[in-house]
Amino acid sequence: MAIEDILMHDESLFSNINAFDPDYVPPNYNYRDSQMEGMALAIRPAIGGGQPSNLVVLGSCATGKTTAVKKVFELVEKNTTKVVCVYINCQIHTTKFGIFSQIYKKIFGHLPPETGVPFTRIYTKIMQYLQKEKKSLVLALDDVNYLFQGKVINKVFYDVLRAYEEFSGVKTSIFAILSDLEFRFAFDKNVTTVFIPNDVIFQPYSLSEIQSILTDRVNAGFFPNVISEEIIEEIAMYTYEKGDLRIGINLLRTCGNIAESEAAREITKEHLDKAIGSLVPIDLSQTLNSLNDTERALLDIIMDSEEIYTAGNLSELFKEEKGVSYATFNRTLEKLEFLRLIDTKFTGKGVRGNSREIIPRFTSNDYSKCRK
Ligand SMILES: Nc1ncnc2c1ncn2[C@@H]1O[C@H](COP(=O)(O)OP(=O)(O)OP(=O)(O)O)[C@@H](O)[C@H]1O
Repeated sequence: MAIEDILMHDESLFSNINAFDPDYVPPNYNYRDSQMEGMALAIRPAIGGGQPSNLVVLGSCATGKTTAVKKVFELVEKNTTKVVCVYINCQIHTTKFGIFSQIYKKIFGHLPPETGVPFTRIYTKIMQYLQKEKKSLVLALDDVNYLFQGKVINKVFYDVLRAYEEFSGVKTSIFAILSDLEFRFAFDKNVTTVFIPNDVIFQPYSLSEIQSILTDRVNAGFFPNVISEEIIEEIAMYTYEKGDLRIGINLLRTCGNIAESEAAREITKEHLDKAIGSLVPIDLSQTLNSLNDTERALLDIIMDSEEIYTAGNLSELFKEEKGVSYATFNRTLEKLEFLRLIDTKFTGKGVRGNSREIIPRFTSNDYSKCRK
């Protein structure tokens, strides 16, 4: 097909390609009623001027935590003006200032100036507003483990949950969202005792739930008869095995794109096989995009080698190539480990037996796909 034909080809298989976007909010949102009820119960007291509860929202990736919180917040705001609900993605907003700036924006409609305004002024303005208007604050912190570094989490939790000490009558609560049980243990160690939560658990979806969610998505995104039930079933099986609903949604879109590029009217098994072959781990590509140049350079060295480095060897090599200090190397390595891109394993060898081996947590094949 000529390039122009590709660009202008308007016989699409998609009735709504946005139905496969990460931020698409499905109108049919099933299987999460009890979790959403749990959240509503935590917020309800605030509507009558009482104290909202704190929650830990726990469930593995793509179990619908973010969507559920956003849906509940939307419903709350539709029904009352007494509760200010703020959702924050802690992968993006990692500092106390950044987080309170987002709360400020939600209340006043614009961000505070980035420079020249001390934190306390922003904090005071927020809390005085809540006090004067007799409104409560419910703050959802998604992927809150990103605040473990530098103990940011403690400062934020303290400032939010102890606000009533300085601003009497102000009622606040936090929904802490976590996607890994491991983080839950770290969380308990990291967070001050001011936070006493109830738990809301998002269990993984069953195979039939996945199949029904994907079928809904097909109906929302494709024209009728573009994809057969058998292919949806196969995608559901694959998704279930991988344990990540996002993979299924992504596969649907990719299959559609491949079929369209071949001017097919229907998605076939061959299209699905191709789509599976082209999959890159979603989390991996997102994480890689967030790295700075130094972090990426270090990861390149680790991935480009057949051998497994020790931390000592790697630091020498990195110093030679990039001219960075040992402290920078160490910090960079720690960051890669924190992001779960690498594991470091003590070998029992070396000086005082504390030499470490650096082991990537994904294959070089996946890495090269994401690097493109
Ligand atoms: N019950 C459901 N019905 C329809 N779509 C769903 C459902 N649960 C999740 N999804 C879809 O799966 C994707 C992931 O959902 P969401 O972001 O809410 O999960 P999450 O648990 O917050 O994930 P993570 O922990 O990785 O941030 C979204 O595209 C969402 O629309």
